[in-house]
Amino acid sequence: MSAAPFLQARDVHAHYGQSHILHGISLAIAPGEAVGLLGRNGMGKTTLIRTLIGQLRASAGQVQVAGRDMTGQPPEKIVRLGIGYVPEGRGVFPNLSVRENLVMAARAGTRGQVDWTFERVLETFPCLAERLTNGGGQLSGGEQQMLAIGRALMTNPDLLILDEATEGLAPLVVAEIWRVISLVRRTGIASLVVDRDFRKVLANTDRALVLEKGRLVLEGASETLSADEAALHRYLGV
Ligand SMILES: Nc1ncnc2c1ncn2[C@@H]1O[C@H](COP(=O)(O)OP(=O)(O)OP(=O)(O)O)[C@@H](O)[C@H]1O
Repeated sequence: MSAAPFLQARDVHAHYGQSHILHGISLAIAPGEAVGLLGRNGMGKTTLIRTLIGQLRASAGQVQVAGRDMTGQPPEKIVRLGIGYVPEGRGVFPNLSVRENLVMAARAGTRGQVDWTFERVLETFPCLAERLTNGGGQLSGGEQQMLAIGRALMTNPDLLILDEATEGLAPLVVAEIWRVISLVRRTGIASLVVDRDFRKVLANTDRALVLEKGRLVLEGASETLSADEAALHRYLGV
């Protein structure tokens, strides 16, 4: 990897109470790199993301963002360094309108970039433009997901983290979300993508990491992994 990583984890461990969930994870995401995070249910993908952004305190190890040691820092400080996070189960304000949800998220990126404006988000998600005055809670599941991604883009992130962004959505909406993931990738924003549809993840990322029981068991170019039927079968059960 040539560029200094935007995000780096070194030997990260995490616990929920007495349960030891992450067992020494090391990873790096370069600026602009699209990375897939794969693994069967319960293997620790969400826990890893929560630990990277400080929602869960690492019990050991180090997390660096934009060259700074952010281990033990609160999530709001970590995401301010340029991370747009779309959690599993979305994360929109149900009592605020679509417009308010988007506008309140707006800020320039860490390098002063304002590539993602309100107008551009509406161009990207035309369905939101038709619902500006609706409350976030009145939207369909797919629209809420688009709003959540739109909110993350309004922060002009250097890294976009999507945890199960397509879960439970109708096929047309799922296709729409993958279209946006692919578009965001082409704009040079780095991404960390978790999704059940590992074929789509591999098709839309440069590199993928596979978690098993809180350990990284496989890592490689997404293209190479997608042809490795034996590994896919072993780690993803397909
Ligand atoms: N809040 C919590 N308290 C206790 N244990 C938890 C908590 N959240 C998750 N776990 C446990 O931690 C392990 C990893 O869960 P995690 O949600 O990170 O997995 P995942 O790979 O994201 O899977 P999924 O796709 O099912 O969300 C699982 O055994 C899960 O039961």
